[in-house]
Amino acid sequence: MSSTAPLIIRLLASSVSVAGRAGKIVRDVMSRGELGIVEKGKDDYQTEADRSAQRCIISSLSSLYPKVNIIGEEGNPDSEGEIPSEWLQIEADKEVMLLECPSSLQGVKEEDIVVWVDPLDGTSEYTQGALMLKRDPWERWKMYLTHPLISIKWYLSLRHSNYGFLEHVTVLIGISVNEKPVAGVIHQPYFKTMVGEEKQMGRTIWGLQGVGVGGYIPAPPPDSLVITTTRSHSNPVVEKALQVMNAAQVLRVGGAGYKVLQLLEGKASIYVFASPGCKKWDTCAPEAVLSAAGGKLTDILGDFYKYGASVTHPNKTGVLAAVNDELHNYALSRIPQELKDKLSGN
Ligand SMILES: Nc1ncnc2c1ncn2[C@@H]1O[C@H](COP(=O)(O)O)[C@@H](OP(=O)(O)O)[C@H]1O
Ligand SMILES: [Mg+2]
Ligand SMILES: [Mg+2]
Ligand SMILES: [Mg+2]
Repeated sequence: MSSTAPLIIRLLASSVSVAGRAGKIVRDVMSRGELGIVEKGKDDYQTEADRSAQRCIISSLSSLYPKVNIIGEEGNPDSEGEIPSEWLQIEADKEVMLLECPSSLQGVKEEDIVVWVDPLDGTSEYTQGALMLKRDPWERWKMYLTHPLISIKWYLSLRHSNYGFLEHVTVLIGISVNEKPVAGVIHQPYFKTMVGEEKQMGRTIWGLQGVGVGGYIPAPPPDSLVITTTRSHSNPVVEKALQVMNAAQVLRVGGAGYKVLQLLEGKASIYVFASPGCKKWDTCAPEAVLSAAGGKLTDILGDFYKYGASVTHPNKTGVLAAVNDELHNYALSRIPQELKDKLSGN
């Protein structure tokens, strides 16, 4: 790796590369079929893929950037000993290494940076996708019996040929400097592309403040108002905030990363989630990528979150994101004061 490139460029290039490696771990755990689901709290689960992908990301980045503060969703993996050597990713992405660093980020030091890692965003969709991949009905039933996330009603309506939910899964690495997300990576391990005759799995989207975005084809927002929101963490307040938007369509999908991808690719124009459920690792990378593409991500009061090392993890006042300022202003103006007061605890 060229040591002459500015730190932010090197760190983003390493993050692009390690996110791809983590995505392979996510697919490998799924292929082995032993998800090792652990319940962390209500509607809050962790699998072997979340744990292993986080260890890969944090060990790799901290070996290269020892003074950068790295905070991951799944706690501190150092306590779990050495990682397999093939998980250590020290190569940086060659194309990102060629980017020109904006002057405002040239002097950034390791001590100024906090990296927020969500090793697997959309864990609900990942585990439900696992069930769909089981083609043998007896195997599927056995997995269902040990599966804490799925109701019998949902199970009976299952179309096991549907691969869909796995596309919602992303690996998120957000880079913040002086509390602000300035660069981010959204890797999608189950995105399929054909390279000639060959199927290729996974793609990596990146964004850098003052430079732009890469890894996907940007598209303008849909003509009518399409909102994207949670499919697995709704409640009456979340629904109220959707009703007031007067949308032509509401898409219910998993993961903060995937919802922001829908904004970037012109499938939706606003992301609304009036709930304290998302955490800093869910929004740091998506906010960085979206803002580098000209969009905006705030809480439902219209205030930006801060991403310094000492902030509390929950995004208590929800998420409101849009492809541009105009749509963000529109969404903000529709949220009733009563709902804003409810989330901010007034
Ligand atoms: N009520 C809640 N409890 C726990 N986590 C929640 C939550 N609401 C949202 N989240 C987290 O926010 C992310 C996006 O949620 P959603 O898919 O519902 O939009 C998910 O990240 P993870 O899958 O990384 O845990 C999810 O766990
Ligand atoms: Mg989680
Ligand atoms: Mg998440
Ligand atoms: Mg996660």
